[in-house]
Amino acid sequence: MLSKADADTGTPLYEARNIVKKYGSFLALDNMNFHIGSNEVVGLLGDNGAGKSTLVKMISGINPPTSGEIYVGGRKTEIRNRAASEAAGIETIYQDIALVDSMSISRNIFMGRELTRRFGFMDHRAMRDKAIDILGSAVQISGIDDPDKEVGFLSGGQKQAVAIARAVHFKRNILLLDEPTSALSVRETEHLLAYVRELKRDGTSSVLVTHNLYHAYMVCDRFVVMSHGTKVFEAAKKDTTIEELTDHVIRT
Ligand SMILES: Nc1ncnc2c1ncn2[C@@H]1O[C@H](COP(=O)(O)OP(=O)(O)OP(=O)(O)O)[C@@H](O)[C@H]1O
Repeated sequence: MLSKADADTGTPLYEARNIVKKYGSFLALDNMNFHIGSNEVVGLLGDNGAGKSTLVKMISGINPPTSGEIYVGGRKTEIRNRAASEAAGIETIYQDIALVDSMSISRNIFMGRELTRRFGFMDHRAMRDKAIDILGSAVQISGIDDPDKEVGFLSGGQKQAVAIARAVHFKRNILLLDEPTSALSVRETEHLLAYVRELKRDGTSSVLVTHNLYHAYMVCDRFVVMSHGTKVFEAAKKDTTIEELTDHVIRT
């Protein structure tokens, strides 16, 4: 995990160099370069099939690159599974959320990282109390205030909120959000985007993958536009406009 000192040197928190990802003979990432600085929200944009999710899955370790180099805090690192990415301080919210319908909200939040008492027994009360805390502070979404409710009874947006609450609670240096607002209402979306800014103030950088350029423009400090598996445009918010970004996304 990175220390504060790493964040202060100007070294990117994360850097991927010359990344190639092949699915069989199909080139999904073609010499892609991408970095995440400290204290920034990066908007990862591009049309359908541009390679955004492939890049996010590569960063989060579930889809390692065919070739290329990864640096975390300036140190060359191998990230070839989810555990390695979490150890490197990276947390991911996926497009297809992996929740267990038959389990309660609180069990889902702590899945794989259950709170335990002495002798390793699960501490259900601690998880329940903590879940109430997380749901109240992170993503205030109606209908998910009872941590004992089974996830199977929730709407798509509410399920997404549980996944977001889980990621936010175990927050790391870097949060990857792949289309996190696709099933959220307008109010929920605004709350989540505000939360991403708040996380930044607390020192967590984020990568936001979205087709909604207005959301991206509202919340991101820098934009990377991808097409055909590679970067075709990059600019800080102060150096570009939403019109220019739209142009790059639809032109490529
Ligand atoms: N497991 C896979 N096997 C083969 N090809 C794949 C696989 N996953 C993705 N692809 C292909 O790689 C390309 C990039 O897909 P990816 O999902 O990364 O794009 P994207 O930019 O996230 O698109 P969208 O915005 O539609 O989600 C697409 O042409 C897709 O068909």
